[in-house]
Amino acid sequence: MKTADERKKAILESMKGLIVSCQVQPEDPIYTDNMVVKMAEAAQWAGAVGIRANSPEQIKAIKNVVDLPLIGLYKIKRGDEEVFITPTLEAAKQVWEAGAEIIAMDCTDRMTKEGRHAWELVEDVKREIPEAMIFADVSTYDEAKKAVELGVDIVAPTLFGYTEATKHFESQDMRAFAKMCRDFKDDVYVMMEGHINTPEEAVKCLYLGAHAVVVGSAITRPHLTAKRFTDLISGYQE
Ligand SMILES: CC(=O)N[C@H](C=O)[C@@H](O)[C@H](O)[C@H](O)COP(=O)(O)O
Repeated sequence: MKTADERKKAILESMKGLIVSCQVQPEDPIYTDNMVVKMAEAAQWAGAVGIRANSPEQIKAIKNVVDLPLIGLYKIKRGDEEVFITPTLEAAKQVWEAGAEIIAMDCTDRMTKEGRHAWELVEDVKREIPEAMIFADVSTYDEAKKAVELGVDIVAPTLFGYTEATKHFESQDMRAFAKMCRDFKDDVYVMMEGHINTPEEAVKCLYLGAHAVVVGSAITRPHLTAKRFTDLISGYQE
């Protein structure tokens, strides 16, 4: 019989390679009921080692069909609050109950509606759902360091480019990422997530020390891929 820690380690070790983020919102032009399930099936067909998915409903739908470790999150927009990736303990519980092995949450330094730093939720989740693994979505090296100190299982610069301090960037800071890999890889699984658009960029992240690379838009948001083409082509025509 494996201990809980051995079970966690076995799952994390199996997640070496490509993880596909399969998310769709009602306002997306590709939205249909089972779209995320098809995306996840396609990812599994292609050899992905894990899935990242949003909302209890979509997590359950994918888990019924695809047998891969799942990083779950619950995007909840609360007024003008900046923190929206699994912002509360209740949201984390729902992600866990839906079947995700790993709970992704905002681990930035930003303040939540409750007047706490986003990363303060980590301790609550570890205490209330000790069987779950935690995927810390951060935006800077310092936030990654904090997440490691809090004892998360995975850290990734998912929110680089999405916070006030980093909103001017449209691509990852590979130098900061290399430093994260170097300094934290003995204590945590460092993954890359956000703005990875090509297989070559993904391989570069692995070369720098990433355990896995999570890719979303480039694979599962064809409307955004089409837009990258039309933006550039219309710019050229003008
Ligand atoms: C900032 C935010 O809300 N990120 C979300 C997190 O789950 C997703 O919308 C992204 O698609 C995911 O992080 C993968 O990134 P990219 O789509 O760039 O490959």
